[in-house]
Amino acid sequence: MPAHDSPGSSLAAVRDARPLVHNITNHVVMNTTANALLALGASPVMAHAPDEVEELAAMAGALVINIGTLDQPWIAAMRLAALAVGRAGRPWVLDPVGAGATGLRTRTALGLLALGPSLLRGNASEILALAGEAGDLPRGVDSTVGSEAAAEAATALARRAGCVVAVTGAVDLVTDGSRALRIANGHPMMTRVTGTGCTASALAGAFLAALPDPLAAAAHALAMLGLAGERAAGGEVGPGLFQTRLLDELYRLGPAELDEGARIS
Ligand SMILES: Nc1ncnc2c1ncn2[C@@H]1O[C@H](COP(=O)(O)OP(=O)(O)O)[C@@H](O)[C@H]1O
Ligand SMILES: Cc1ncsc1CCOP(=O)(O)O
Ligand SMILES: [Mg+2]
Repeated sequence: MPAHDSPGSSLAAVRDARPLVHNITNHVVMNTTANALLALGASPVMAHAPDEVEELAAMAGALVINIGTLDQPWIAAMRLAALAVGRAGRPWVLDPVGAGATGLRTRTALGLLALGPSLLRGNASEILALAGEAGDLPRGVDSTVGSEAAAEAATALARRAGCVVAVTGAVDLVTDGSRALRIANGHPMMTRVTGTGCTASALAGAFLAALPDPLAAAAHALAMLGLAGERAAGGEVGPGLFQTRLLDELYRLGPAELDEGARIS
């Protein structure tokens, strides 16, 4: 795979590859996530039956595991899928929804993290909880602190887990433990509809499937979603319309506009 050093060229690579992205995700966002991947130009499949996840994980360009609505059969399926995608040498993303809020979520996320995802993407409270920091626990699935509060924890966790860690918020932070990128795209309206974090993780899966560098892939996916959010929130818009317009902007945004609008430092 060639290197893609601009977000626009990464977006073009994703659309060229139209990667199959296997999602084991939560009941709340399944439809939203599938539509976001389709709007971007990727091909989603949602599947969590333990009997089929290994087959799917082995054929997909990337796997996204999201622990938003957990129970024991799903946890078993998540572990099987993570191991299968690892054997196939493909990238996978872990979204630790609500880690820190309950013991089940924290234990499950830490167990999956030990299986070696390419990217861990969460909000600041989730990343702090997984790094073992006390305090600032999530309110359910929402962060109680800004992303900068988890910057040191993210770096330490990236080193310890050997993966890229992305902390989202008003400014997103992406680190592999030595390099760090900040993405200043986005809009507060993104916190007023459910599933934007889950969408961030799923889009990152599509970018990881098409690109060789997980740090750049994650940063470019987050710039894409953030810029789409800014454009979707333009004018008088409430959460209902925003959700629909976000899909339209993920579809409309082209490589040149992404290069122009991305604020990555
Ligand atoms: N206050 C904000 N201003 C602008 N963008 C935001 C803000 N909060 C979150 N975002 C964006 O919303 C998306 C989801 O992030 P976040 O809300 O942190 O995830 P989660 O839904 O998992 O808690 C990311 O693209 C992030 O950049
Ligand atoms: C509200 C909720 N409850 C369990 S999963 C979920 C969706 C969380 O989505 P996001 O992390 O993208 O806000
Ligand atoms: Mg989330």
